[in-house]
Amino acid sequence: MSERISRRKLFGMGAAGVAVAGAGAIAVRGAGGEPAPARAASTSDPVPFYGEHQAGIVTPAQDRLHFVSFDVTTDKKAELAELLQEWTAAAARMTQGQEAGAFGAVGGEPEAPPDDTGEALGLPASGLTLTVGFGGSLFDDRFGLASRRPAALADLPHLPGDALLPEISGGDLCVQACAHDPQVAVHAIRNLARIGFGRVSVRWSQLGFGRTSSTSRAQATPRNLMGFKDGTANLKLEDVALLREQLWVGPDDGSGWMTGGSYLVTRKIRMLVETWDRAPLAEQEQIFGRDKGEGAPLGGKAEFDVIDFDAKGPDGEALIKDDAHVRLAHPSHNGGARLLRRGYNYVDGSDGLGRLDAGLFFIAYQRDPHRQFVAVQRSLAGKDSLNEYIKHVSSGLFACPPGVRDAGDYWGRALFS
Ligand SMILES: C=CC1=C(C)c2cc3[nH]c(cc4nc(cc5[nH]c(cc1n2)c(C)c5CCC(=O)O)C(CCC(=O)O)=C4C)c(C)c3C=C
Ligand SMILES: [Fe+2]
Repeated sequence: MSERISRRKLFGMGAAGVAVAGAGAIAVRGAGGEPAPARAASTSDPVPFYGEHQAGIVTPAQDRLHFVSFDVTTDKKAELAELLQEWTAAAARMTQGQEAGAFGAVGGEPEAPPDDTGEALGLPASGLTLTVGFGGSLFDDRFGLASRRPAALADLPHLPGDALLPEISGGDLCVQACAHDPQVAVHAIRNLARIGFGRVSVRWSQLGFGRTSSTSRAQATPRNLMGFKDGTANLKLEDVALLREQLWVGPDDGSGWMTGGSYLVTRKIRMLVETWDRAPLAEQEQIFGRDKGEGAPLGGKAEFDVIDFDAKGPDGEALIKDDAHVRLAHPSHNGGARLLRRGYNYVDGSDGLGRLDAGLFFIAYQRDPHRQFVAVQRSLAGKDSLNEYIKHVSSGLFACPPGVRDAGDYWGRALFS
């Protein structure tokens, strides 16, 4: 075989195996001596792939998303487990800025299809994370997994206002690809789909630009397409004790194979942006209960001021109304439930009626979606004044297993072995 250039060689990393923590990646320690998730040092650096938890959950939210849901088309459990092993190996490489396979886009036999599609040649790792989840439908009778379905993965109930489209909801498996470069995220998903040919087929996918949450205090809070800062009161990677309580599945939670994992809820929420853009500023601020400039709670001054739900205006009326989004979504209203949100803005063109097909691809991780997401969404669904301007069109619930420990491990090993 002739000597060809590979993405790995372009980066001068040599022919040795996958670099676990790429050059420039830093690992930080959290409070209480517990190792906190490692972070990429810059937007082009790699995020470590191996660890106790999957990367892409508390990892500081990258700017771009390609999310995909797959249906499994094989009915052989061994083939499914094999696919997860192949995906893990490819993910370990791609997240470190390497090509999906050892030969790469141009280093293999001319007669064979390349084991990398090539569009990321010359691009750095760009903070790529790949996070895998298993949908409830994977636990039907095809693979003998029914008895291993966690109670927390019970289907989400129908909620008032849902206008869900089945063809862009659910799925057996999902992969969330986040990166600072959209081409790197798309390349990763495309290669996983290519590797899965004959065993999985894409059910639906979603591109996102512009994160709508911060998952670290080191990040500035971004804005959603309604123009408001979004992610201020999010769970953050520095909240180590809260993460243990609210995010990570514990050993006593009922499904041992999920220990160290987390449950992912996705909702594609269309915004009626043309209607929103005609709403007065004061009304927009009342809807969220925060001001549009600073993101401060109404009655406060700065973004991170504690919300005072009793604050009154000069007329003696509550500044944060009973139907304000932050009042209804607040943990004090929902039995203490919190979420780690890491959603993205999306625009899927326009809808043929001159309206933007735009909104929020909401992503939230949690320890128990029924106690957390469902509780919050039930509060919002009936009363939130934001509902006049949004429509939930797609929904997904996935069990994201713990992290891959080392090169001998793979996504979901504890479930399949
Ligand atoms: C079921 C969970 C939630 C859905 C669905 C949801 C939709 C949604 N949210 C915004 C914009 C904002 N949300 C904000 C705060 C906030 N939202 C949720 C949950 C859901 N939001 C929570 C738990 C919180 C935090 C509440 C708190 O503890 O104070 C904010 C304020 C800034 C912030 O804290 O992030 C904004 C803005 C949109 C546009 C939307 C659907 C399209
Ligand atoms: Fe919200």
